[in-house]
Amino acid sequence: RRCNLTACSSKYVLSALHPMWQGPLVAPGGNRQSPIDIRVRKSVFDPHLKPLTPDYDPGTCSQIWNNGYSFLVEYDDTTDKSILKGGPLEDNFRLCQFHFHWGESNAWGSEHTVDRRLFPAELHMVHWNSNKYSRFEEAVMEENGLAVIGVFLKIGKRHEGLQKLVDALPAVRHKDSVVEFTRFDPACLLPANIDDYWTYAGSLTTPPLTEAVTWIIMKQHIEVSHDQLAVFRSLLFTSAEEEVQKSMVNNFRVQQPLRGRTVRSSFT
Ligand SMILES: CCCCCOc1ccc(S(N)(=O)=O)cc1
Ligand SMILES: [Zn+2]
Repeated sequence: RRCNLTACSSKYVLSALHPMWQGPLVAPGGNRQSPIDIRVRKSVFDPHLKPLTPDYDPGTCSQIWNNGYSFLVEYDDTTDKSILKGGPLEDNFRLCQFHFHWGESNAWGSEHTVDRRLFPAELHMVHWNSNKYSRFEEAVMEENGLAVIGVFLKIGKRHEGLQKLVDALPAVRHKDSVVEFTRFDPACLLPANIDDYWTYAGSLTTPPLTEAVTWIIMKQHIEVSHDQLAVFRSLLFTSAEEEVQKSMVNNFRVQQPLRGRTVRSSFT
């Protein structure tokens, strides 16, 4: 899959393999890439980590967009109406979008793993530092620019809150399609317990792969039904014009070296 030039700056040498670019990657420094395998027994309990305090306003939800990589539920981030504070974060971070990564089968699909355990999918809630920067595009290039909450998905009972999103997906089947999507509370996708998490310094898992992310990975997963996840797989990487349609599956990056980083835990 050719990545478009805007996303793949020359700094990052990518070997583009269909459908997901994998392979060797040369990133300047490149010593804090994501995702990683979280070795539970190697994580270090940090008693100074505060509880996470997300405060989201469903009224800031605006649209769903198929960007040819995942589907993004986008939020109006022109004010501090939907924010994330606390946890490992010193500043105020604004929610700008959430998206998922998933596999073609329920056996794999997540980007992070826990002691090598794969999950069928992973939710990423993307926030940018509104104390230090004025826009997401600026924060994406800065060391302390982004905070992403990761939540693992398991196959089980139907997730009632997710269904509104699942019902909207056929409208964004093709790459570059957008549909209005309002009044969705992203907090409904968080697990019951958000006090137990791992946190580490990492990067975006897709181009531009910038090392700007404070990752906050929830210990507790959420459950979605087999049928709900199957609708994710009905999406396409390809636009309506392309002759050959490719199912949007396996849109995850392979794990990256830890390079001596410490993963902290908020729990013992
Ligand atoms: C300047 C435009 C940058 C667009 C890319 O934004 C991203 C890319 C990856 C992630 S992820 N999978 O690491 O959460 C979050 C946001
Ligand atoms: Zn992601």
